Amino acid sequence: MTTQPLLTVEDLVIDYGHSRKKSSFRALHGVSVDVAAGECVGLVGESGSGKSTLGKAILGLVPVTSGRILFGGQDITHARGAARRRLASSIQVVFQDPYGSLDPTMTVGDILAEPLVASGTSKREAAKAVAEMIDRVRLPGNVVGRYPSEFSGGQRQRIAIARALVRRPRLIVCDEPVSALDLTTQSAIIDLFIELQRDTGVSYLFVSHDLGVVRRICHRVAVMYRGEIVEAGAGETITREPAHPYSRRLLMASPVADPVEQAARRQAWLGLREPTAV
Ligand SMILES: Nc1ncnc2c1ncn2[C@@H]1O[C@H](COP(=O)(O)OP(=O)(O)OP(=O)(O)O)[C@@H](O)[C@H]1O
Repeated sequence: MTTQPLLTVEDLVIDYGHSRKKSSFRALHGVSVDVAAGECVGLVGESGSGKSTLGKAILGLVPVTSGRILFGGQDITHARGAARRRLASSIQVVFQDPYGSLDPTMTVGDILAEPLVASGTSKREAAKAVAEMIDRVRLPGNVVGRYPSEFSGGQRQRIAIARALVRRPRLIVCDEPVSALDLTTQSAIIDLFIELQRDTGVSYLFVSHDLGVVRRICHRVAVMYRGEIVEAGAGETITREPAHPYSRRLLMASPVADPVEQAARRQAWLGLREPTAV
């Protein structure tokens, strides 16, 4: 891991609606966070805390009111048009909904090859890259000629991850990528994210409302509450011994498989004693 951040978000403010109108709503109140090359940084917080808004701002999907976003040292805060299209090979996204995020009219092979062919790769080279990527996300080779509707949620999320990775990005914004999946499938997809990061060195900004999920995958975690980062630090520390009262509430609300840990958390939640690291 290098010390130079790949992504730097500085004092970011996002208003929805026109800022001069009273009806505008401030979704982010000066958020700062960075992600190093090869690092996974988790963004956790309850619904409405601003996690997706931050992800969308990095992807150029919402206008920035003030603050800066730097990628590889370059200011991309207001990158639009051709400049934004060039960034698509470096910054990709995996969304929560594996059902809505894949074009149902295209075969899996075309879904994966399209961004490569559109950026000038020959069809032959694209087909080779697609086959390699399908193998990497552990799908059988015959998926190329089939349609998204023929696959389960977990398989579709593997296809979405392959589509994000096929252009060899340096950063993937993962917006609740396992929230729609059952626990076993969630676990398998998290394993896949970890393996892909180890093999390719890609960075993740990993949005989740679940501390248990980010504990498994994130090196560092930032906790968001009402449009602000209230606490940030090493994943292990934040997810086991959070300092901010809101982070503690989030930890108590996070389901755990181990009944002993669950009971310890419940006692701590009731104010009987401090949570113990299990
Ligand atoms: N297009 C929009 N116009 C106006 N307000 C919006 C818009 N998108 C989001 N918001 C508001 O901004 C706040 C932050 O929303 P955001 O989706 O970023 O939260 P989140 O933490 O990702 O929530 P969730 O986990 O439910 O996706 C919320 O109060 C939301 O209602």
